[in-house]
Amino acid sequence: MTASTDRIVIFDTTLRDGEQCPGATMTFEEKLDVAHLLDRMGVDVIEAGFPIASNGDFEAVAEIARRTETAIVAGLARAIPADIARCGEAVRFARRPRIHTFVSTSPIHLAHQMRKTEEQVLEIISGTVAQARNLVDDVEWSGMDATRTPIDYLCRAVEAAIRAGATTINLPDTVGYATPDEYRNMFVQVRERVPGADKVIFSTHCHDDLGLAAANSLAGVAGGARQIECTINGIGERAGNAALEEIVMALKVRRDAMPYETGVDSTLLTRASRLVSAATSFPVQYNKAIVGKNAFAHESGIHQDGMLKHSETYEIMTPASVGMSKTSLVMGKHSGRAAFKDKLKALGYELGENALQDAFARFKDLADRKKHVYDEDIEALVDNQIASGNDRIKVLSLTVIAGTMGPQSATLTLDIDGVHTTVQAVGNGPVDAIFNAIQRVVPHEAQLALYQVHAVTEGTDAQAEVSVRLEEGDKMVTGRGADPDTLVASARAYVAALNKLATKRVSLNAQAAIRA
Ligand SMILES: CC(=O)SCCNC(=O)CCNC(=O)[C@H](O)C(C)(C)COP(=O)(O)OP(=O)(O)OC[C@H]1O[C@@H](n2cnc3c(N)ncnc32)[C@H](O)[C@@H]1OP(=O)(O)O
Ligand SMILES: CC(C)C(=O)C(=O)O
Repeated sequence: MTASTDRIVIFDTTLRDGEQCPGATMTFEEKLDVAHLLDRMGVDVIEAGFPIASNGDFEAVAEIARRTETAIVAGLARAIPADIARCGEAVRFARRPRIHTFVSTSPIHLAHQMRKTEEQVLEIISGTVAQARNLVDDVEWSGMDATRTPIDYLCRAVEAAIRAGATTINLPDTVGYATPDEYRNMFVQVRERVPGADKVIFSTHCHDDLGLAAANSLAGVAGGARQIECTINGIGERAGNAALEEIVMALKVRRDAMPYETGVDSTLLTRASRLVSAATSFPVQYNKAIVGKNAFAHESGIHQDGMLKHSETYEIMTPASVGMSKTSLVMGKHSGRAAFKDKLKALGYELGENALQDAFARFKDLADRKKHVYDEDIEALVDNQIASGNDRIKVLSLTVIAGTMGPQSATLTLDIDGVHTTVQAVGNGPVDAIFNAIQRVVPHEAQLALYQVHAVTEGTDAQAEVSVRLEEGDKMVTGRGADPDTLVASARAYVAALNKLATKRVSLNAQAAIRA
């Protein structure tokens, strides 16, 4: 494969390095689904697995090789003849097969992992790369732990691989140790010093142990690499690999600073992220760049206000460009009036200025007490306010003592036509105590016909919506109250029913007076 100077080859290793992280194992079918989407997305190389690892891995690589239409299908192999032969057997079904063989180059790996001398490893490189080249035309060689390898030896190893026929040279930051400057320099030096370096494509493969995987990959490109190895959602060994979605979008959004392009259709990134998350059962962190739930969500008032005025104030790319449905303005304690007004409009409410201020104050109060304020919470809050606009009786405060040591008692202050009255009452349970307190301040004959509680939304901090039905003679009314505190919602619902009853009584008396 050749690459033009501004085209970056995207090599996806979700199915190989991605699957290596504990717990990320995917089934045969899941691997086929992921590979299919990667191919559709325009990923250039799919590393489908490590065929010698197991029969399952071999079958998956072989089947992906058979089915993939456009991408190159690669399999991984150690620098061992049996590995390379098995890998060749699996990828031979591909339209465009690649064998990716690797061996350690750093002193610590040579001494402890391989237990071989530098010279022995050079010989192994020559032999195994040549073996792979006899099986396929496209051979990638990786120097495992390249970033902890002295540059002179690394150059000798790369030279041996190129001489033996490698077409892509990958210099991995296997343990996520390099800094961007070091990583870029390594590519510059190897490309300058190794004969034949201009005939091959250099590749990055970065791990995220220090959170530098994406930055290092792009630094590698600045040093002359034209292939980036990465995974969907950044999954991979230990802290993971460079995330494909971050690389693709960094190159797309900052083309002005990095004049390179990829062939990936970025509108499929969110879909790929969700597919891999479902297949591996690894949730995507909320604040994950590009594909996280919060990547296009704004809660703070200043940002929401800016977003409503012009989306580029706080977003450097559109949600559509990564396949997300839309920006979300999340209502919470940091939201301001602009977003609240916009939300009310979206929910179909048009409030006057005073009612709006009132609703906003109640919303802030609710948001202070509740972690997530959902649309349903806002609807309940505004409906409550509209319903209680002309109420004669209002709940001002409520304190309840409840628990195993009865009797439960309620101290309640009501505002009745502007007069504040406080009473205390006990009851058989906190709700009974509240209703008794209301009965003492507002004596009435109405009977409680229904008391019902349901949660407006999910979670232990959900708003409770309470319905209270009162019957007085042939009159029947239902009052509703909503609050994260079920007892406050109960008091509000009872008082709302009394207000409705009072309104009914007045209108019935008026009708009777008219008839008389
Ligand atoms: C940085 C990376 O991501 S490398 C890829 C890592 N991925 C995996 O290891 C996943 C798949 N691995 C496996 O299924 C198994 O480890 C296998 C099938 C590859 C090997 O299994 P085993 O033969 O039981 O060996 P084991 O895993 O215990 O040890 C690894 C052996 O490979 C050798 N080895 C490691 N890397 C290489 C290499 N690139 N080339 C040659 N030999 C290597 C080790 O030195 C060790 O050899 P030793 O047993 O002679 O000391
Ligand atoms: C096999 C190589 C490319 C690897 O995964 C690494 O060095 O991290």
